[in-house]
Amino acid sequence: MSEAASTHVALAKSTRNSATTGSTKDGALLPSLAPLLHEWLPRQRWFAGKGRPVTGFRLVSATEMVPLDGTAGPGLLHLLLRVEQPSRSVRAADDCYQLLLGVRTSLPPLLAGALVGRVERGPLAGRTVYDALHDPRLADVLLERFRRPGSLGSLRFERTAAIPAGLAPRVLDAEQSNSSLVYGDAFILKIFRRVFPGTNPDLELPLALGGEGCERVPAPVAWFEAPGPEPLTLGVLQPFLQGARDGWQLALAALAAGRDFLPEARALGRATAEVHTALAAALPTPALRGTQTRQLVAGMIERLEAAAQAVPALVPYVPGLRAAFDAVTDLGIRGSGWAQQRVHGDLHLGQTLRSADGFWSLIDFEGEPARPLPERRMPAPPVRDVAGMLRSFDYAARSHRPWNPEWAARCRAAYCEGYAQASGSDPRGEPELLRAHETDKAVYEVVYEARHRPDWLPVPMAAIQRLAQSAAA
Ligand SMILES: Nc1ncnc2c1ncn2[C@@H]1O[C@H](COP(=O)(O)OP(=O)(O)O)[C@@H](O)[C@H]1O
Ligand SMILES: O=P(O)(O)O[C@H]1O[C@H](CO)[C@@H](O[C@H]2O[C@H](CO)[C@@H](O)[C@H](O)[C@H]2O)[C@H](O)[C@H]1O
Repeated sequence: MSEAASTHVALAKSTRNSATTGSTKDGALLPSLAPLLHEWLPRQRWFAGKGRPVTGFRLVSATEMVPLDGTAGPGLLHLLLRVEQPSRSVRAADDCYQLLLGVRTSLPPLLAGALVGRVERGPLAGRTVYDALHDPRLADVLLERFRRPGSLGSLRFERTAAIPAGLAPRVLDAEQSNSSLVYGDAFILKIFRRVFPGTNPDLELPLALGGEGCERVPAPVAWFEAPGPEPLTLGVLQPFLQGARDGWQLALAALAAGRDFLPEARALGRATAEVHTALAAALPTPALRGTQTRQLVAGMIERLEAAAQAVPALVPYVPGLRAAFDAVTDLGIRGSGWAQQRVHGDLHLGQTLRSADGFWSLIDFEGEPARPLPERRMPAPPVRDVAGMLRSFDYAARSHRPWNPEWAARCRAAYCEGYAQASGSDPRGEPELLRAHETDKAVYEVVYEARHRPDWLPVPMAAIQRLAQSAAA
């Protein structure tokens, strides 16, 4: 999306309120909101730039979804905003975030928790701004937009099916990378917070799977985007699986009750294989041969080296871990290659839902949030997802006392059996590729935990020790 007409607001400690004002209405809006956003944004769970100061904002687009002058009740302002921060890498662009802001004269007590702040000057002076998703009236405005698709300002709304009116909205209370609203226990709307140019795989892949008749993934019924040569996917509405429980909770419950999780692991293997089969039918399946194998391995090595810099505890294991990657390069040169296809990209137990009738679904096809979007949309060997789930059984076993490694080993075997039954191909038949992907995933997890949940770091570190030894052996 072009930023030629964007408004820029620089923030510095002493001059936070002395922002440059633009001549347009939009130009005046951002400087008046900037001091509030500067305080509020870094506190949000979904803000990915924690730990780095926010130094400025650039307005990408502003759309008044409900007039802000109060004539139609609470106003609704949609913003796409680039957030300027000192970067970890010279190549990285500033992140673009999606905000939906409610505007009222005063905030009812029920919305107190959604407060962003009171505007001191500019076109909204004296008004209160808050996170609109928490306001049922404004959440209903969003639903109405999906019911009557089309363009509105910089936004375009699409739908594939009729959507009933008046479904009561509630914000999902989950530890999320994005924000979700549940409507009448019938639909769930995921609002992407950090947005990127290019269709989000969390829309692209469920749509493709729906087209193949695969029922393992709730098919999108509506979505909205900022159109352009590379559209920014902003939100997806899909059926809500009422009463479903996620695989992570179910695995922990089984561990706590001293039960195995084998029928579940087998069923999850089958569900994964069905999704892979449908994705391979719907989207390109380029083979992984010589040069591409070298590129795949080079990516793994690059991530390992970056991870070892970020988390020095990894350093002693680097040579052992590299052996797992080198084994893939050797086979790539000598062998006939491997199959590749679009995959989930961040599959773990928390991305699986079991309905009350025992049917397993997979959700959240965004891929690993830390990777650039073009990389997340690239085909990969399907064992990448298998490796993610194998790691997840290990995580579950390790998070329970006493540690029960056999529980995880049995789950891992049952999952691969289920996968083989449904696909005709046992992931354990490609041990080098599987180990390399498991290693790559464990390295990712080390960085993820060091950054987000340092208490959990011993879990992937234990796997790192095991993988480094077995690859070197
Ligand atoms: N179709 C659905 N039906 C029921 N619950 C869902 C559905 N999709 C997502 N959820 C719930 O919402 C949570 C967050 O969804 P997810 O897509 O993983 O969002 P995020 O990318 O923000 O982590 C999931 O853990 C799950 O509990
Ligand atoms: O669900 P997200 O897309 O936000 O995924 C991220 O967070 C996950 C944790 O919530 C993280 O998963 C890791 O911890 C899980 C247990 O909490 C475990 O089941 C996974 O196997 C493990 O990778 C995921 O890596 C991260 O991308």
